[in-house]
Amino acid sequence: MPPGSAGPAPAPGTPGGPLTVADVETAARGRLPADVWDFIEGGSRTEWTLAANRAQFGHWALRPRVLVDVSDPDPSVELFGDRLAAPLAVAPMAYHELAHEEGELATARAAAAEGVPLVVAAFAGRGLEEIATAAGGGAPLWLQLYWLGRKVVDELADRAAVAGYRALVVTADAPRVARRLRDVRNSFAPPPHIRAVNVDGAVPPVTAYRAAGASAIEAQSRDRFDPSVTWADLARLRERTRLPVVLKGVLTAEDARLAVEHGCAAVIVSNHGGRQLDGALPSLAALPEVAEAVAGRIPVLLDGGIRHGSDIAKALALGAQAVLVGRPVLWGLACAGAPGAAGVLRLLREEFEEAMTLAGRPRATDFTRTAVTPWPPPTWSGAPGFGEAIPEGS
Ligand SMILES: Cc1cc2nc3c(=O)[nH]c(=O)nc-3n(C[C@H](O)[C@H](O)[C@H](O)COP(=O)(O)O)c2cc1C
Ligand SMILES: CCCCCCC(=O)C(=O)O
Repeated sequence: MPPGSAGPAPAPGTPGGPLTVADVETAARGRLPADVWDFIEGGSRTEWTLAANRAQFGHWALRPRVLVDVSDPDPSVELFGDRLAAPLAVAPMAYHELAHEEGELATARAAAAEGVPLVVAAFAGRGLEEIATAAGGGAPLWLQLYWLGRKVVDELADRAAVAGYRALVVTADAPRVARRLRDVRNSFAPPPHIRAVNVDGAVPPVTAYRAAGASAIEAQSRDRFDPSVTWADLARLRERTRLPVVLKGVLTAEDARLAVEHGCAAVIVSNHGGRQLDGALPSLAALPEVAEAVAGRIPVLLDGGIRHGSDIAKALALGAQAVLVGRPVLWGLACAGAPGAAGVLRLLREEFEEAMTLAGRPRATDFTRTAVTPWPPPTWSGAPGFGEAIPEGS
C-alpha cells in the first residue's frame, strides 16, 4: 500500500482523532508497508539504545510547585534569533516521502503552522529551496549535513544560506550508517521515485546500492560518507559559512567542550534515535554531563525518545534549551500529511503547556535542575543522580 493511499486518518486534535503520540504511532503502522515501517521504527543491531532512550525518561520524576501564578504560561523560547512557539523542533530525517507523497513539503507546512524549526535532512526527497517556499517563512529551517566531501558540503551550505536557512546541523555520529538488522532482513532500499535530490549530482542514487540481504542505505553510506572527517573540518566549515553551525550527536562532556572550543553555535545531545552506536548511552542520561561541560556558553538541545510533553519538561530540567522530535512527525505525516504532522507537534506543545501549568513553572526556563528528581529514589550507588541533594528552598 503506497503511503497515503487509504485516505487521511483523523489528525490529532480533530474529533475522534488520536489523543496521544502513541495513538498516532499505532495508526501509522497500519498505513505503511512493513519494510518502510521497519526502516522508520528500527534501531541498530540489538536496539538496546533505541529502547534505553525511552526508558530513561522513566528514571526521572517532576517536582511540582504549587501556588504559583500560572494564568499565562509561555512555552516559547529563542534560538539563533528566532522565537519558537515551544522548545521543540523537527529532527532531521531522510526521505519523508516514505511516509507521505508530499514529503518534506508537508512537514515544512506543519512546522510553519506550529511555529517550530524543521531540520531538513541532506537526504531530503525535495529541493531545499522548494522546502523553504513551502515553509513560507513560518518556520525557521536548518539544514543537516553529512560529511560527503568538502565540495558537496560547501555547496549545500552556500545554497542553504541563499535560501534563507537559519543554521547548519552537522551530524557527527555517522562516519557510516550502522547495521540495522531490520533493513538487512528486508533488503531495504527506498523505492526508485524517492530520490535525495539535493545531493543527486554528487551521490549515486540509493537504488544503485540495492542488494539482496543488505541495506542499500548502509551500503551507500560506506561508499560515500567520508569517515576521515575531524574537528579541523568542522572548524573550516564554520569559518566559511555565516550560518551558525550546530553539532549533532554529542554524548560526552569531552566532545561538548571541543564543540564549544571549535565555535559551534549549539550541540544536540543525540544517539541518532538509537540508529547508530548500539550500546551508546541514552541521550537523556548524557544530557547532564554535556550541559555541565557547556556551562551555558551555547544552547544544548536533545533528541531521542521524546513522546510526551512531560519528556520535554524533564529534558529542560536536566539542561536542554529545546528538544527535537523524530519518528512521531513521520507517524503524523503517514496518517494525515501536513495536518497529521502539525497535530503531533501541537499535541506535544499542548502537553508541555499542561506540564508547565500543573508543575508551577510558567516559563520554559523555569524547568531548572530542581524541577526533577531521580526515580525511583536512589537506594543504590548506580542510580541516576545518586548522592545529589535537592537544594534547600528550591
Ligand atoms: C527514518 C529516520 C531517518 C533519519 N535520518 C536522519 C538523517 O538523515 N540525518 C540525521 O542526522 N539524523 C537522522 N535521523 C535521526 C534523527 O535526526 C533523530 O536523531 C532521532 O530520530 C531522534 O529520535 P526519535 O525518533 O526517538 O525522536 C533519522 C531518524 C529516523 C527515524
Ligand atoms: C547514505 C544514506 C543517508 C541517509 C541516512 C538516514 C539516516 O541517518 C538514518 O538514520 O536513517
